[in-house]
Amino acid sequence: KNGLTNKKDENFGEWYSEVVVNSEMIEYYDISGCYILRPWTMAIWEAMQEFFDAEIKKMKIKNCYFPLFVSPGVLEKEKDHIEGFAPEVAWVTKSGQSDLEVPIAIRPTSETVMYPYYSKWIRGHRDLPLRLNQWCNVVRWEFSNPTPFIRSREFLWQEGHTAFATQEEADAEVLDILELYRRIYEEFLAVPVVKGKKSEMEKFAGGYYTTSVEAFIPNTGRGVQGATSHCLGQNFAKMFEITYENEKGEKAMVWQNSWAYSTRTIGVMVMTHGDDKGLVLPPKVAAVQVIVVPVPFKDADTQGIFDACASTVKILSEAGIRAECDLRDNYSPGWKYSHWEMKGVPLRLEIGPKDLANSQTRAVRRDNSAKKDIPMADLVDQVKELLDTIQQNLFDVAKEKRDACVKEVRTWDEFVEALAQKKLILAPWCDEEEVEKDVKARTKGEIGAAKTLCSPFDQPALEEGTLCFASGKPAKKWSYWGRSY
Ligand SMILES: O=C(C[C@H]1NCCC[C@H]1O)Cn1cnc2c(c1=O)CCCC2
Ligand SMILES: [Mg+2]
Repeated sequence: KNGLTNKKDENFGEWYSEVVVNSEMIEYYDISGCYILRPWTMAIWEAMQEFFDAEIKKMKIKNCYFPLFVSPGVLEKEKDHIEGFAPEVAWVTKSGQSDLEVPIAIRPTSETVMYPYYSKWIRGHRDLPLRLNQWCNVVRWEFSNPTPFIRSREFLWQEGHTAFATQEEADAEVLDILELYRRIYEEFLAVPVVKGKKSEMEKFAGGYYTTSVEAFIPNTGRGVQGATSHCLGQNFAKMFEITYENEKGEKAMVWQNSWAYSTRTIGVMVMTHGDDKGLVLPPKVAAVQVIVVPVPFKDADTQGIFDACASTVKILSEAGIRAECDLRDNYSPGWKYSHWEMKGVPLRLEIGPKDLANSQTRAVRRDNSAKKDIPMADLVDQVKELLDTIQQNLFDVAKEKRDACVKEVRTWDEFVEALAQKKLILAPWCDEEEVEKDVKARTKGEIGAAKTLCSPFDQPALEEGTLCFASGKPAKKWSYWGRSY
């Protein structure tokens, strides 16, 4: 397997496509915008799912599964959220040779699938809170350039749909889930994100407010919405008549949330940590954390070396470390090094005659190529420590790179310059939608317009008299702006 033909800092798009294929995460499919998720990807998805599923179960949220198909009546029920998206909805119109009486939509999201049944199930206050989640796929027939993991016509996600008696409970859960999304990115994928609130224009139109974790890709200078946690208010309760009899015997509408993260998370991780040798996996989500490679030398005790590799894997596996050895005799050590580097395995252990004689192994880190001889006597502790160090270092390096892209601006000229420099722009804004639309119009172009990414919960000080960078009106809040995926 030769190296990549594209360099990350030269042609990022081609580099990314090569990495996801050469690392055996993705196989391209004969339908545009659809991708095969190979085991190397599914292991990452499952590692995140194991964490998130356990956390929502602690919150007494239950998993369910609703049908893939949506009858047209309900889909169109939610006017203002569907009209903008209608072109993205895929429809089943035939079975075999015959046309269906009524075409059936494939779920692009499940609010309209689930909420008629929420209305049926929620009668009295004892039925609340109702908190369900489903792990499933959704289909959105998007037309802008498809990108593995980041923008595909079918993707995997979890979608949580909860109903409460009070706004306070809903507000609290929105933030609880958002914190889980921050942990998914920062603790598992080692990707720094910003927590914030979406603008009125960028929020989910059917909702009340939207919070999100926002990532940023320095190479392209684009923000990417990492995951979203919406408060839907009582909008859907009104539409779907999701009411209950409260303690005073009155009919009251429920307060709802919906929240999701998807396989897009994986694409963000690849873009953040990958390098010119290929994928770089954070140990927490790596299918294989340690690869042990034998380095036989002529006929010097080859069997002993192979046995040492196998026993090293056994010892590490018994300690809960995901270790494999590559004993294939038809590939050279050098070939194996670049193969497993391409696949992003965080740590390699080499065992040659000298290592065998000194009962040690040569450890090589994937993140910074640092080498270190580890005595076999201390194998498990030192490998665990190395994996933790790699996990932390990947996050620290990514955070430093992201922070270096942040540019605080106060005037339009500074904004335009920062945008051209692919910065993540932090600017004081009057919070008026017309101004947001105007910024989009004034920055429209081949590579897309600038938009608000989020207004960070962690607001810098807004000195008295600070003016909006775009309108000159009194600024109300700081917001992150930039181009996005
Ligand atoms: O899906 C959501 C809101 C919400 N859905 C459930 C999980 C959380 C959150 O994503 C917004 N949305 C995005 N995209 C589309 C739709 C849509 O409602 C509906 C039609 C097709 C495309
Ligand atoms: Mg969309």
